[in-house]
Amino acid sequence: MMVQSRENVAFEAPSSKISDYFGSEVFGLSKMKDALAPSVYKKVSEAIEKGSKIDTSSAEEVATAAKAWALSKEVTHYTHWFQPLTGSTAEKHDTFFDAHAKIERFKGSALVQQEPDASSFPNGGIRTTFEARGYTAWDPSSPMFIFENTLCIPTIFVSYTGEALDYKTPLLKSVEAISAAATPICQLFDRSVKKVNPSLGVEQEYFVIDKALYASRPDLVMAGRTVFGHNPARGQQLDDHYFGSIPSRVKAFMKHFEIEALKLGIPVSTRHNEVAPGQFEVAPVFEEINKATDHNQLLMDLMDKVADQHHLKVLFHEKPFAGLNGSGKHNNWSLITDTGVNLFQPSNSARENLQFLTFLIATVKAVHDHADILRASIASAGNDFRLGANEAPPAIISVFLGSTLSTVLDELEKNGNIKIEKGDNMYMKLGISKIPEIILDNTDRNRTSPFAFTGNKFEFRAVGSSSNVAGPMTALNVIAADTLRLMYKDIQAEIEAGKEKKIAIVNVLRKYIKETKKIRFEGDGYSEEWEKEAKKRGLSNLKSTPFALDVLLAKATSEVYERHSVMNVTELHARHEIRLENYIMKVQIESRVMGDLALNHVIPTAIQYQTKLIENANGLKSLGLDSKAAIDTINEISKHIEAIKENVSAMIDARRRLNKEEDIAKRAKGYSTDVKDAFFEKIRYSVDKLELFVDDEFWPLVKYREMLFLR
Ligand SMILES: NC(=O)CC[C@H](N)C(=O)O
Repeated sequence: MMVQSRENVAFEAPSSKISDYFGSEVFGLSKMKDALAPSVYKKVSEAIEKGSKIDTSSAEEVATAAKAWALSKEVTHYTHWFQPLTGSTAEKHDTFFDAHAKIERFKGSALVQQEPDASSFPNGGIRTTFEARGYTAWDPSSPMFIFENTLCIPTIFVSYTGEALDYKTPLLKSVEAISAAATPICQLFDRSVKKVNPSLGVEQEYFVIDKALYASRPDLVMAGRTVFGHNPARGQQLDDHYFGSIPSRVKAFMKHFEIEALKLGIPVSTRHNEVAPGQFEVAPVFEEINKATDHNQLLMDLMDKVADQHHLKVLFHEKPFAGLNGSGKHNNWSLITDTGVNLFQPSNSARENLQFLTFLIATVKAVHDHADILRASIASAGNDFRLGANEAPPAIISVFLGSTLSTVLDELEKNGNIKIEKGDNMYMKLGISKIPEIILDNTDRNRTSPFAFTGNKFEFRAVGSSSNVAGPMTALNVIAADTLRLMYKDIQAEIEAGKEKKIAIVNVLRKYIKETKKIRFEGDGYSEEWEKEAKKRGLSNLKSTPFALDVLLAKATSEVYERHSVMNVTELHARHEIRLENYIMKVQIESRVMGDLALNHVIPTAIQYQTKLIENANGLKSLGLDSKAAIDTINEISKHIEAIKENVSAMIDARRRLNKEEDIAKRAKGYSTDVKDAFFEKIRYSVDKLELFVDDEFWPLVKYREMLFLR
């Protein structure tokens, strides 16, 4: 086959040493330092660090310097680069060239603010037609970069009345919120802490298939996943792909996009095969959460473009192939003080370990108290297919701590009553001094958990591979902030009641450990027993997006977001609506693709083949031979054709009925239960059966085995 004989595409690294070109396409602090007057640089770098505003004249200087740098690299255009609620990034390019003055220009005002014609971005009813303007505003905390010959300026995107229309605005606010809530607690241990920054490293999973094969599957093109396709004889049963040797075309592609990523300052560091054939992973080292988020969005875009040069297509969908492992984005999240302490890093100092436990237990409590907010943050039509299927975390939110830490928590709970006398070593008595210094090696990994402690950070594994991580990370930051604030109050109350500080902290930790037990789970998250057990514990198991999103409308939810000025009710409701709309659209598209493929491709092919069989049966009969086998197959085929016709027609009726439903939440739920649940599996079952009956030469769709095994 032509596809199998494709040559690797040649490309060259700028140097064999990454340090020679890392960040070469980024206008970061070091380039600013070279280009700006020292006084201006000082102002700008301070503003970046503090997240404060940059004054007009400094912005002017930065714009001039950025322009000079960009022109020196043969760049002609600039764009505000932002993350609207479509899920991808948006840009509108303007030239530096001023046709009247006949010179290249870049004003500070153009750097700082723009008004893209925003009326076609999703806004969930926030922007009415008479006030359809939105504007983008420079976010200096994420550096400018050159991508495809354009100077890209990371910005936020807000409505004229100030509501967020993007992913970044709430994320930045949540970063402020968690710092504000975590700092006072840090100060109980170390007065010099002034700020706490969340950090993030995103492991990105994806599939790669040949571009031509991709183009031949209308379902992949339209819906991002295959709606039909029988499992290949060899799937992932052999476990031979995971960490195996990377197919050479894919390796060439990986090396290529990694070079481009490194030039953009994206610190990619790991590549390997994933569980399913055709599935892979790329992971960078951690960065500040804001940068890591931008970098992940940029990386996806970049991968898509580089893949094209290699005649490949990257699939970021959470479940492109039924019956095989899905793809996630594992979000490694941590909190780091401005004094350089990772708050999730156990140490050999007992005092620091108390601080470590304080933040660890606060996170457990945050997940316990707000599991539904976290669940909602990862809900999408694509992720619904992945969660709980073929080695992906279930839709039930729980926390995995590992046996070492579980024992520590159990002991702390148990020993808490021990009387601590003056002169006692409290840490010893409570068993805290025993936390092994390097817990990293002691933490058993649990791939089945949606939210796992992994030695010095938490890994939020339930996030879907195509999602913008800003959504889940905002949710995580805000629920953690809320719990930390509550925790500080609880500790203060103990102190006011006369308890010594350390004892006050321990008392609160013990209370939280007791309260949050049901969210902790160390077992197999894939198992049926866990579903049953979770139900007994009263944990939610929301399998479908429109149901999982209900919590965004709850008063308790908006109170959390408002308490920390991350989003107001209007913004939350808008997001609820946008995500429901998106869900409906996705299921509708899939349902249509399914109907079209089944009626226009599959059934005609099946009939064509069946006609051959009929000829064959007649031939056999005329020779006086046994035609039973042929007739049986003819009957089987008829049965499946009938079933497909019936189900497709009933599915179309269900869509028609639901499209009249005015209440968007009801419509979305209907699409989930009455369209997706009611028909997708049934139709697929018959089509996949037909795939087995019909002569391979006739079958209209490229098969799984042809797509998944690249050389
Ligand atoms: N090896 C793994 O970690 C598999 C994870 C799985 N791909 C997921 O969906 O999250």
